[in-house]
Amino acid sequence: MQALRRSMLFMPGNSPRMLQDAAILGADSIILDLEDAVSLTEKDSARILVREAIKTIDYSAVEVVVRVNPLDTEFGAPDIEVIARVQPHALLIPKADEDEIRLVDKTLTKIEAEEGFPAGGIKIIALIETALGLENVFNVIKASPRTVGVLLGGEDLTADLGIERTKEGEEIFYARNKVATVCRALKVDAIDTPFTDTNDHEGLKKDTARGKGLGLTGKAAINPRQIETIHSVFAPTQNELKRALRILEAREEAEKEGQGVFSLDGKMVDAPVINRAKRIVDQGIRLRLISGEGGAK
Ligand SMILES: CC(C)(COP(=O)(O)OP(=O)(O)OC[C@H]1O[C@@H](n2cnc3c(N)ncnc32)[C@H](O)[C@@H]1OP(=O)(O)O)[C@@H](O)C(=O)NCCC(=O)NCCSC(=O)C[C@@](O)(CC(=O)O)C(=O)O
Ligand SMILES: [Mg+2]
Repeated sequence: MQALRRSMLFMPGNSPRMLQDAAILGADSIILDLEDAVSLTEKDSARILVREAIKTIDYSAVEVVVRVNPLDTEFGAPDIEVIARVQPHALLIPKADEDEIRLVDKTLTKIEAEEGFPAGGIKIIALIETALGLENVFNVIKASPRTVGVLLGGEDLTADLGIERTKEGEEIFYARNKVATVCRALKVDAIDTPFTDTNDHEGLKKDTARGKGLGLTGKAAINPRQIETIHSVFAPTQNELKRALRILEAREEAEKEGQGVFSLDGKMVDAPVINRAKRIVDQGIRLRLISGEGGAK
């Protein structure tokens, strides 16, 4: 089954304490960071620490993703060389562009062959955080069949655009829209940028809902206190589930009578409405909010 990525929790790769507890914090994925959260003087030691953590800590409850440094720095290639050999689930590639993703794919293919790992097993998530990367996001994803998702980086993107980042996020409306649409077209996950005020839970809730409303499928977090809020926004509500189940029930009746379109509570129900209801019910089953038989829990 496809990995669930409602929340992806970043943590600095040079923090043994955070790495130790990472599996029990409730995030769907953890991102062990070797890039911006690690200072230049700690890059080499953080790489070793992350390698040892993956080798020795039981992370079986979560997806383990490592954010490596960009390949145009002296740290990028050694990061991939060392980390891929302990088989993380995925690498997160910062400031991703098409050529870089192709090169990462090639390097992973070589390492997997040398280590006897399944070919294509280590996935790629592209961090889209430059104007060029955003405009080219379709080709960035297509550059490797390993790419399972895109993470939008709002801080770096707005810096690249020379504009201010605000809590309301109007300035990244286009970026969220574009990432959500392209990811949906190519059937990969679209992960929203982190909300950086760790004490503003209302703000986080609104920001997460804004992304979800545009079609993003998950959100990055920077603090464990953000995870529950993110999950609550991405879970369908009881009302949404009840309505979706009623639509599917009514559809069965309508089908018996040969009706492709029908009315429920005064609202038209046709194929796209039924498909949306199916998606909500599937999600409810996956999150164990309803049973496989469709009954509300
Ligand atoms: C923000 C803060 C300093 C707050 O510290 P505080 O001390 O106030 O946190 P508290 O809540 O008090 O901690 C309570 C307990 O939870 C533990 N705990 C905290 N955070 C934890 C965590 N993340 N993972 C596991 N454990 C954690 C902590 O150790 C403590 O444990 P204990 O002492 O045992 O009770 C801290 O969270 C933190 O460092 N976050 C990660 C920051 C980071 O990785 N940034 C880089 C990635 S983003 C990025 O790069 C985006 C982008 O790419 C995109 C773009 O472009 O937009 C870019 O470029 O920007
Ligand atoms: Mg960044």
